[in-house]
Amino acid sequence: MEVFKQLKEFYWVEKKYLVSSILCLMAATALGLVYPNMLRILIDDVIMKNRFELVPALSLSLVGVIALKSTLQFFHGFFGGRLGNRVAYRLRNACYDKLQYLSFRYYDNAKTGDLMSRLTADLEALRNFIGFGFAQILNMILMVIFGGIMMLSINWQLTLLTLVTIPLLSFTALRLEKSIHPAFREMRLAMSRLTTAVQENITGVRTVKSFARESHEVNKFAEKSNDYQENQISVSRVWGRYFPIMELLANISAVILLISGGIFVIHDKLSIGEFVAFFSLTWYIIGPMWGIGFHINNYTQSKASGERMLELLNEYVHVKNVEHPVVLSGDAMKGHVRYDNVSFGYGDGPMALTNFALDAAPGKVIGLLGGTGSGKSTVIQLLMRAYDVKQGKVTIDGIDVRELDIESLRGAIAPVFQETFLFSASIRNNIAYGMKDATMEQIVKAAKLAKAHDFIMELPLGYDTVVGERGMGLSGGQKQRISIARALIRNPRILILDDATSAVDMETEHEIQAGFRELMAGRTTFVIAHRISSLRHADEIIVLDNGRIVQRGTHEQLLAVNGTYRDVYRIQYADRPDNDSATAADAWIPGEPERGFAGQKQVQSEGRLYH
Ligand SMILES: Nc1ncnc2c1ncn2[C@@H]1O[C@H](COP(=O)(O)OP(=O)(O)OP(=O)(O)O)[C@@H](O)[C@H]1O
Repeated sequence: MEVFKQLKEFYWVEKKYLVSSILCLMAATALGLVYPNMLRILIDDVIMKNRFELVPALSLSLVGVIALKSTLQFFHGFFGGRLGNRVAYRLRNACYDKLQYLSFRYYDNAKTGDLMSRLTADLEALRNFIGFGFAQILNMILMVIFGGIMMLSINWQLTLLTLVTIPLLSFTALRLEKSIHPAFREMRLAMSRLTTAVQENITGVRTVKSFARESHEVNKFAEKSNDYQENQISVSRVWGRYFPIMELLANISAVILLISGGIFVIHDKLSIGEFVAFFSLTWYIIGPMWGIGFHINNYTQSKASGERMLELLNEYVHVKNVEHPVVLSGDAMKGHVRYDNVSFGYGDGPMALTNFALDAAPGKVIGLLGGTGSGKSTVIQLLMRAYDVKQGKVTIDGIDVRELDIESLRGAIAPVFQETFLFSASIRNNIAYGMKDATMEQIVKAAKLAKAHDFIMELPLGYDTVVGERGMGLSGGQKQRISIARALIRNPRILILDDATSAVDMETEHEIQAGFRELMAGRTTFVIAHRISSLRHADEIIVLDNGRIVQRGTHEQLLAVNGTYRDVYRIQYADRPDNDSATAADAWIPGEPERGFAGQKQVQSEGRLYH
C-alpha cells in the first residue's frame, strides 16, 4: 500500500471520478442482491402458492433492475476510464518532466529501453489498476459483506457453516500475493532488459551490420527473451500452485451448503425458495472469491510498476538550482569565465581534471588541445554545470556557476558538439531549436555563417527537408554544419566548439571558421580541436594531459618551445618542407586544395594520436 500512498498526489486530485466510479459500482453490486431475492419470491410466493398472476410484474421489475444495474455499470466504466487516463496522463508528464531535469550523471548509466518500458508498460499497468482494478477489489469486498449480511438474515446457522472456508480462502490469497509479487517485479525487469536490447540493437544497427554480427545479436536477444519467458513460467508456476487450492476451498463451501441446506429443508427449517436464494447468494460471494487471484495478480503487477515509476520520480537530482539562484541576463552579462583550481572526477572514478586554472576575459578565445581522455570536454561540462566541481570553483562574471539559475546559465552558452544530434524535424526547425521564435531571416543567416545554406538550398525541399531518424540521411559534415547553425542562431555570450568541425573537410572548416571569427567577436569562446589550424588564432591555448595543464600560451609562444604542442604541430604539418617554422600554419592557404587535403589526411591518420 506504501506505493499507492506515495502516488496519492496523482490520483487524489481526481477523487470525484474515483468516488463516482466506486459509488456506481457499489450501487450496481447492491442491485445484484435483488436477483436471489426475486428467485425466493418466485418459488415461495408465486410457484408454491400458485399465484402466477404475479409473474408479469416480477419479470418487469427484473427487467428494470437489470437496466438500472447496466446503467450503473456503464457509469462505473466511464468514470473509471476517465480516472485511469487522467492519472496516467499526470504520471506520464511527471516522469517526462523528471527525465528532462535529471542530471547528466543519471544519464551516464541510464538505459533508454528501461526508461521507455517504465513510461509505457509500467504506466499502463498502473492506469488499469487505478482506473478499474482498485474498484473491482473494493467491489469484491462489498459483495462478500452485502451477500454475507443477506445470508445471515435468511439463516445465520447455515451462513456460518457455508462460509467456514472463507478465512482459509483469504489466508491462501494473501500467501499468493506474497509469493507472486517478487516474480512480477522480476518480470518487469526482464521486460525492461528486453526493450533495452531492442532499442540498442536498432540504434546500433549499422555497427551490427558492418561487423556482420547479426547472428550474435539474435542469440543475445534470444537469451533475454528466454529470461522473460522463464519469468512468465515461474509466475504461472506460483499461480498453478495456489489456484487449485483456492478453487477447492470455494467448492467446499458449495458442498457444505448443499448437504446442510438440504437437511435444513427436510426438517422444515428453511423453505425451498430460501434455499435456492441462499445457493445463489453463495455464488455471489464465492464467484468474486475466485476472481481474487486475478485481482491479486493485477494489484501486484501494478504495485511492481508503481515501485518502478516511484524510483524514477524519486531519483535524486544531483545538479539543481540553489534556493535563490542568480539569473543571468543576456544583455548585462559580460562572459568573464574563471576556473579557480578546479578538480573533478566522474562518480568515484579517478580525477578527470586536476587543479585546472583559467581566466578567460570577455571576448577571448581559449583553445584546448590534448589527447583522448585528457579532460578537454570535462572543462566544458563543468562550465555548463553538467556536473558540479569537486574542488575549486568555476565562475562567470565573478559568480559561482552553482549559484546561477541553470536555465539562464545554459541559455547563455551555445555549444556545438562533435556528436551531432538532429531531431526528426525539418532543417528549419532543427536550426531554430537554439532560439525561441526564430525568424526565417535569422535561420538563413545562421545557416550561411555555418556554411550550410548552399547545401540546404540544393535539397529538393530546402529548409523544409525533414532530417533525423525519419528523414533523409545527411553526411556527417552536413549534420555538423546544421548543428553549428543551431548554436550560432542563439547569439550567445559564450560559444563552445567541442571538436565542432571534425567532420568537415579542411577547406570547409576554414570557411566556417572565417564565419566564427565574425561571430566570436565580443564572445568568450572555447575551441576544442585536434587540428592546430582550428586553434592557432586563440588568445590562449591550453594543452592538457591526463587532466593536468602541461602547456599554455599563444600559438607562437607554444611553437617557440619544446613540448607537446610543437610535437603535434610537427605531426600535422610533417609533409611540409618548412614544418619547423613557427609561421608554417599561418602560411597555409585554404585556396590550395592539394596541400589542404594532404594536411587533412595526416590529421586523420596520425592525428588519431590526439583523438
Ligand atoms: N560521463 C563520464 N563518466 C565517467 N567518466 C567519464 C565520463 N566522461 C568522461 N569520462 C572520463 O574522464 C576523462 C576525461 O574525459 P574527457 O571527455 O574530458 O576527455 P577529452 O579530452 O574530451 O577526450 P576526447 O578528445 O576523446 O573527447 C576520461 O578518462 C574519460 O574516460
